[in-house]
Amino acid sequence: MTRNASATETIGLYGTDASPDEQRAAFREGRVPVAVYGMGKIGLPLSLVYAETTGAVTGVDVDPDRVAALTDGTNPLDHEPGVSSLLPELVADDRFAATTDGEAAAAAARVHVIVVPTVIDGDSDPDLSALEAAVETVRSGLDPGDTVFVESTVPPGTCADVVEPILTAGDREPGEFGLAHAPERTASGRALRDIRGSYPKVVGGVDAESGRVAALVYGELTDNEVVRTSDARTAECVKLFEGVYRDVNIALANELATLTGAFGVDVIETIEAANTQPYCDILTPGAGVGGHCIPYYPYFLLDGVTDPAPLIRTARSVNERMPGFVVETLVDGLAADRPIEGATVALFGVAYRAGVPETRASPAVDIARRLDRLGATVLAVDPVLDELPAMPAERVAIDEIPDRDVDAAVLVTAHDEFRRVDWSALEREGADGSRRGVPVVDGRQALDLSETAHDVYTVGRGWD
Ligand SMILES: NC(=O)C1=CN([C@@H]2O[C@H](COP(=O)(O)OP(=O)(O)OC[C@H]3O[C@@H](n4cnc5c(N)ncnc54)[C@H](O)[C@@H]3O)[C@@H](O)[C@H]2O)C=CC1
Ligand SMILES: CC(=O)N[C@@H]1[C@@H](OP(=O)(O)OP(=O)(O)OC[C@H]2O[C@@H](n3ccc(=O)[nH]c3=O)[C@H](O)[C@@H]2O)O[C@H](C(=O)O)[C@@H](O)[C@@H]1O
Repeated sequence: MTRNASATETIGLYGTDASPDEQRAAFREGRVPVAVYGMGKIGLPLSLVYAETTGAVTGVDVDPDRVAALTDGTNPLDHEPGVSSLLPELVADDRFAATTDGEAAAAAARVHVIVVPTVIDGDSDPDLSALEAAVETVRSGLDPGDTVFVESTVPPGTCADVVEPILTAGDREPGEFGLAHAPERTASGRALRDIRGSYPKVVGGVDAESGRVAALVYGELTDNEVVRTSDARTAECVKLFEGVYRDVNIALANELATLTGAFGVDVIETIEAANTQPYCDILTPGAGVGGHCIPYYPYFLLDGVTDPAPLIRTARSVNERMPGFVVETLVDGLAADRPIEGATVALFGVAYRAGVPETRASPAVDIARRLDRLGATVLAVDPVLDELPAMPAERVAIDEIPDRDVDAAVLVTAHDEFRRVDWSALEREGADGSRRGVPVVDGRQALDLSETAHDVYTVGRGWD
């Protein structure tokens, strides 16, 4: 138990007689110990912000290696700014501790925050098994007056219809404890800054008292305002609307990009100019929409919805088609020279987003599989990943690429490290001694190969 939590008697905030000021003081003084379940890309930074505020946080994870690193004060999230310096300070000050013993942490905590992965299965149905497991752990130590915050993104109705029934399957009754959705709106790479208050925090309780406690607690954590929705279901939909807005908007950009030739314009230049009108905000086309957030949320939102919802479903299929579009473009670019079968293709970037070591739903994996099915050999380069996910590709370091005989290349993720790729080394010598390039598809408008002999197709710009 952290120093603040063990110092004094603890109090629960749900249904308390204490005044709001007394509750805030108790929270800040560590008399409302907090357990955060899930020490991942979002749970760890969130727990550190809780620990800065309360000094009484236990981080729970099922991964013993992760917990050992955290106990040591070592940041397992290399790419999250600020965590490497804040974590050891908070561990040394005994304001934050990590454990695999979720039941002990649940027994000691009065506020329980769940930030475990919520994904989709092979049929695109929500898979809430990690959430359900974490809720069972919370149930083992849930006392009257405790409050549970679900920060994981979830389908509408999850707090009331999935989480509450698990929490009340033991000794507790509804109304004895608080339960609210507090969706996490930050993203990897700017988590600490965003959690401390880049934009308002949305909270919604399964009952009015839960919403009140959520607003009070998050009011202490954020420098920004707290938007309290009328119930948990609304807060669940807020987060999903944000994600679906992004998916639909990117789908529009992607569709416009695939029509570059038909329009006869540079679609990127056109979008940038269109966006100078304040009511136009078209996002950026690319090789695909990855990660375990945006591609999953349309399926969460439409889970159980029998209405057609054609826009949301079409947007998803437009975005899911982009890896196929990239591969077809590459095959066309190669056609004058050689067939794709037997060709060697360098694939730059496997992570779904620059600088983030996450590969779930990454378009790079789909692109590699399509190339493999066409008989190509794929050389995958990704400096931010410790290992490749399951995909038909040979892993190659950036500096090894010039030594490989590459017939074509595709950039899926614009990692900063790719600035040091020596593209001229991928040129070949023609029969007449001239330098000849290879086709390169730039899926992120990140390359300037104008000084090389390569033929470059930029998504949204076409062949150059
Ligand atoms: N990564 C992002 O940019 C954002 C993620 N979210 C949401 O936050 C949630 C978590 O996402 P990430 O932090 O990215 O996931 P992550 O995959 O980085 O980390 C999840 C952690 O939870 C642990 N875990 C799994 N089951 C557990 C259990 N039963 N008890 C305790 N720990 C357990 C895992 O070992 C892992 O360390 C998801 O619902 C996601 O949709 C929301 C906003 C942004
Ligand atoms: C506006 C914003 O930055 N949204 C965040 C988003 O985080 P995420 O890490 O998924 O990043 P993202 O920028 O939406 O990118 C998702 C995918 O979409 C692609 N992408 C993104 C923007 C764009 O204009 N075009 C595009 O093709 C990216 O390359 C990536 O493959 O999703 C998170 C989530 O909803 O969980 C959310 O909390 C974050 O705020």
